Amino acid sequence: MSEHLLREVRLLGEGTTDLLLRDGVIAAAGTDAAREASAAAQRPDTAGLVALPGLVDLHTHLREPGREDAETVATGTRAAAAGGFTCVHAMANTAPVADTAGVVEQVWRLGRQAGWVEVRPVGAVSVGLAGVHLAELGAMATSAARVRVFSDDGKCVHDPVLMRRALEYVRSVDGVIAQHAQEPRLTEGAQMHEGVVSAELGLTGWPAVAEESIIARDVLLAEHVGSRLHVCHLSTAGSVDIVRWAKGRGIEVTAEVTPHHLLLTHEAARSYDPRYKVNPPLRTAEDVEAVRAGLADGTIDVVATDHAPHPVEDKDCEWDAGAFGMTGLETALPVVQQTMVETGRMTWADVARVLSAAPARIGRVAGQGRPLVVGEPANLTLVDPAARRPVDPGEQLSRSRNTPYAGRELPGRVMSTFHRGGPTVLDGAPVAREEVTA
Ligand SMILES: NC(=O)N[C@@H](CC(=O)O)C(=O)O
Repeated sequence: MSEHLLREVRLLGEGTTDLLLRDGVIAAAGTDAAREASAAAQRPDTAGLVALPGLVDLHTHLREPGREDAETVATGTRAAAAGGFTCVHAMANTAPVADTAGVVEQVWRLGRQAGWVEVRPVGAVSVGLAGVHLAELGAMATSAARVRVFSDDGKCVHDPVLMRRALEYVRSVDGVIAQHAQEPRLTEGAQMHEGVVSAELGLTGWPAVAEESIIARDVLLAEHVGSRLHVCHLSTAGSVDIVRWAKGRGIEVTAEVTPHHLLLTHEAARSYDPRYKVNPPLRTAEDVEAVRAGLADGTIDVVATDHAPHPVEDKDCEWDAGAFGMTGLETALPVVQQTMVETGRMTWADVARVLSAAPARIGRVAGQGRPLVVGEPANLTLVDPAARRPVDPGEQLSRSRNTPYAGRELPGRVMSTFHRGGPTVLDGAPVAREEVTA
């Protein structure tokens, strides 16, 4: 088993300490760490790096099975490790759809074989994401993949009766329904946020009310049946208000925001560059302000990447023909540092909460999102917050290159990631899998 002594790391950006990782756990901390380290312990240069619990993504599209040209479990999870993640939830909109125990077990096994991060498959709510019949939620929950998060993401569970039944059903497995809130009739043919920019560009708009009306309905349904609801990629000021109201009422609702909705606005569409085309769409500056405030005050629980890789032919085209979605695993932490830490709205401890502890709790992932103390599993990431560099899509490890940040300078760099005590990234470079499993 590997042994690593991490000298002078800043725990959550605060005081400096040493950590000894051995046999997959944090074996010692403080002055004990160096004393207990054996001569064989590796000693990477970690002085001054911020230590965070390994990041946990609630919303990743790994595309396998079915769209291995865009991403595979192996390439997507290697990109995740490079971004500081030790666990990702793999969305169900694959081909075939992850709506059976067989498919979720396949994805889970591919994740284990790849060895970069823990892969937790998300199960579809409805058969084939068609929104008509409930998928085999119980069989997915009791399979080897132990599914706890169910979502038709990419499609909204629009039928209120199906949504009610799904909410009722997941109570018995301590699961959660993660809703992609998009009223389908209000967004037919939509290409971008409905507002002044869509009017000027002549593109069909996706109005904020299409998201807000579904969230309003679903928090009331969750209250009615006494179940857990999670709101995917919340993007509007009105959505923040509804979730705040629901939490105040004691409804068991949690919500996520993506890095791109924390940073970018619908003004980006003026370029007609489909790299900025995403679902839900980039919104207004007022919405960006509201989601930042909602994340800072705890209304929004989680930052989730919605990493949505697409091959070049689906993005290198006219806006109307472009696919919705952008990559995000390798830039999530830098965007959160820029928008929330450097603006003084959040501390590194808050970052650990929204990118690790809260998503692990919502997904019921044991051994992830834990405080970095002796005896806990050694899932952690080390960040150099002083680094600044432009995003180079050619350097990214995802199989797809559809990042909206190409050429943009972002702060912070993941220097090392440890998954179950083994390094997946060391000194800024991925560690070959044979070394990980050695
Ligand atoms: N977020 C996106 O823009 N795209 C997602 C699915 C979706 O949520 O529409 C995808 O799978 O590509």
